[in-house]
Amino acid sequence: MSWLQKSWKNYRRRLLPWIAFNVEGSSTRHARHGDTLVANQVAVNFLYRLFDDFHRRRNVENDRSLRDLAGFSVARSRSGIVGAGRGVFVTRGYVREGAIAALYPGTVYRGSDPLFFQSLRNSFVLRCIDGQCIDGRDSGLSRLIYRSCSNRDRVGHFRLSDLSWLTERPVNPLAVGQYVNNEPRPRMANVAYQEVDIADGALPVQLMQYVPNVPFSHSGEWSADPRSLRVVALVATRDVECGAELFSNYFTLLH
Ligand SMILES: C[S@@+](CC[C@H](N)C(=O)[O-])C[C@H]1O[C@@H](n2cnc3c(N)ncnc32)[C@H](O)[C@@H]1O
Repeated sequence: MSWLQKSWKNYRRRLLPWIAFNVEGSSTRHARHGDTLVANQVAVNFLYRLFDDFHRRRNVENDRSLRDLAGFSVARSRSGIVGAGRGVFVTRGYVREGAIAALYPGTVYRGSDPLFFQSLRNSFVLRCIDGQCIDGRDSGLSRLIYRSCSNRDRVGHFRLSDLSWLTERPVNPLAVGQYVNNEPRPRMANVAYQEVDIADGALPVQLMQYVPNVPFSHSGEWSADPRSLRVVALVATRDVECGAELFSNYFTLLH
């Protein structure tokens, strides 16, 4: 019985049906228009500059690029929450309020794209308020699907998405946001999820290889510009010092 309770608690922490069925529940907070912590264009410009630096340095010192541009490093390590597995920590410098502290990698499902089987026992499915979902699990069926979609989308010899977040050493050091844990107590969250839409052509093709997201399909129901790609950033809601663990609130729906 206790394992059943434990699995339910784990399951409900993030999985799509919990959000879907409890959307009016008191523990779920809706973001509103104007809630964005950083303007879409500012976020895209930051990613552009960061990815351009990765590219110019030929991926030799991507962590250094992040430190030079944003003043911090982040990495996964055992969470401070007992029994919660791993979390994400600031390992150098500090994250300024309003900075993108991490990205939520994974396959982007829009509208009617099929997600049922991938979502079973999967606590890494993040649902945006417009119904798009990102599956950030780096194992099992989710992993196979991400790899296959990523291998599908290429322009010449350029990939249009990053595969390396599926490993322990992501080329893009920000691509660890799926490991951020839910705040253990109220008001402990120091990052919030924010949708960022990368319009078609906003990043040059040679920089798309650093984007840790790929659309599941190029057809189906679209909620926004059909050519833009949804990325979810974890934006610092206050300054986060070196050594601190990043915490979000899983029950806040994204806008
Ligand atoms: C998206 S994953 C986060 C990464 C996870 N810590 C790991 O190492 O795989 C969500 C899972 O992390 C755990 N978790 C997250 N926040 C938690 C919390 N505040 N207390 C206990 N477990 C938590 C739960 O097992 C949950 O299903």
